[in-house]
Amino acid sequence: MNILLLGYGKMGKTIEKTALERGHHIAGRITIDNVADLDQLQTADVDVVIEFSSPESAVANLTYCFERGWPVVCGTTGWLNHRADLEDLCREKNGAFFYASNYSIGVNLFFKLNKTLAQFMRNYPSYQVSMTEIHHTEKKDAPSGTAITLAEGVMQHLPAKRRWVVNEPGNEPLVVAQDAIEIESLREGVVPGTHTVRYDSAVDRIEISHVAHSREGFALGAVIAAEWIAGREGIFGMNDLLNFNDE
Ligand SMILES: NC(=O)c1ccc[n+]([C@@H]2O[C@H](COP(=O)([O-])OP(=O)(O)OC[C@H]3O[C@@H](n4cnc5c(N)ncnc54)[C@H](O)[C@@H]3O)[C@@H](O)[C@H]2O)c1
Ligand SMILES: O=C(O)C1=N[C@H](C(=O)O)CCC1
Repeated sequence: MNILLLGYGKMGKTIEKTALERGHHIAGRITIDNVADLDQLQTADVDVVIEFSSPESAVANLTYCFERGWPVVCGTTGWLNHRADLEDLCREKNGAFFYASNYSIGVNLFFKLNKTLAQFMRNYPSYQVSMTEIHHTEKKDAPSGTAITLAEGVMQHLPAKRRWVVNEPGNEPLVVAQDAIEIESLREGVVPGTHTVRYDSAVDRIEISHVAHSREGFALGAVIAAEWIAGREGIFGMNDLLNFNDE
């Protein structure tokens, strides 16, 4: 397949390596410095776009791709307040859009485990749920998209929790209301991504964690999603790719 890398930073470069290993061709590498090159590409030169850029640029990038009729696999986080409008545009253009806050297969298994644990904890209100996410110091958004997906998974199964609150790097501890899930965001060194969900009671703690050792798991999932979306029309996510139900 001819893959256009829209965003060619830490993730774009890791995705390129995985895509080449799997026999794909790179149709272009777009950074903030050569966005104008997009207009030079012929529509037919691109089979699928893999978009990992920045929270500020994702909406314009996705809009551009839908207008060009290019299927898009997007991993950029921190723009989801515009998600409904972009999905409407994709449908209007009969396009194809795949989004995941985290493309790692392991994290998607962890999402399932998180929901199962929340189902168990529903009858044990003496346990207070909270989360910590740790990422490298270059990360622009907090909390991570993955932590938001985890919080949504908890809220789906613990009706007492209706929202999440973020404690951003460097802040004092928060006083967290009973209906809220605290997400502590830490930024340290070059950490690719660590997520922990914990349930604390007065006497003990239950904790589950996912630790990414590198970006390769995210990249592999994104390339597999690009292979999967080819020839499809509609809005998709990892549950479709992995044949997971949404429970
Ligand atoms: N979903 C996942 O599995 C997953 C995994 C890792 C990272 N991410 C997300 O992917 C995004 C990128 O992460 P990264 O670590 O590669 O960041 P990075 O800062 O290393 O790279 C960002 C790239 O986007 C480019 N860019 C910025 N503005 C642009 C624009 N207007 N048009 C085109 N390109 C533009 C930059 O020039 C750079 O090449 C972040 O939002 C991050 O949270 C998602
Ligand atoms: O490095 C990042 O930035 C990551 N972003 C995603 C998120 O916000 O959840 C996935 C993990 C790595």
